[in-house]
Amino acid sequence: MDIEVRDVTRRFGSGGGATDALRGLSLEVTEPAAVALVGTSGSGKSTVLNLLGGLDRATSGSVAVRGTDVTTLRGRALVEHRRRVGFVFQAFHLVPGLTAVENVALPLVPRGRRGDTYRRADALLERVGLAGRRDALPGELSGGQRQRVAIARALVADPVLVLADEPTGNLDTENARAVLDLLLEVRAEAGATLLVATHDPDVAARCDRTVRIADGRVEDPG
Ligand SMILES: Nc1ncnc2c1ncn2[C@@H]1O[C@H](COP(=O)(O)OP(=O)(O)OP(=O)(O)O)[C@@H](O)[C@H]1O
Repeated sequence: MDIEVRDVTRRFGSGGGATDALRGLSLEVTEPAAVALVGTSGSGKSTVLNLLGGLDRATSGSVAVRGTDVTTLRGRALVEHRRRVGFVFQAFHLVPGLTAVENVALPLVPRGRRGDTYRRADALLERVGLAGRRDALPGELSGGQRQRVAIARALVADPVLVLADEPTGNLDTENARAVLDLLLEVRAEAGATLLVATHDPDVAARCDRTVRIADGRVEDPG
């Protein structure tokens, strides 16, 4: 089982001001696939991604990635889990003072030899068509190029899971299509599961499966 989310709730705040972002959400992905999470703004898509990536903790329920219950992880084990997950965000989230290759290598920095790390980062940059821009800073790249760097960074540490939150939201139609093509291709090559939160019906249509979230739960397809 790649992903098994069971009856998860996530409450932000407390008392009268509390918001229940997730209200008993369950989701299974049995084998590596590209899965679109769709639903209106505020339905809970980003919250699901954050829980799976170990960036946030469920209030109740269980969140398992390849058999590991993320909700019980603490300290070093949680850091290790985050390292097995690649993230791609709408706003790219590259480090502005680092070059493209340095940004891609970032998830590998705490381990491995420097030479190996950069060889791997360069190979990924080549894969996303940016070998020639390895020494460019994010500010010198277009939006589509920045998202390609972010995709390379998300894949550099051989993740089992790639989480993408509106990855094409800041791109024009042509760049959005090219970036999505690339994301789907590299996820298939890596044999990782991709979960992509999106408002774009074209993005959802290109995934293997669509999960619709409404009011913090998976909406019954029936
Ligand atoms: N840190 C937080 N503190 C308080 N409320 C939060 C927090 N994060 C999310 N929420 C609330 O939880 C609900 C779900 O938010 P979430 O960001 O998961 O929705 P979403 O489906 O990703 O929305 P969008 O499509 O606009 O990105 C919303 O009502 C939101 O306001």
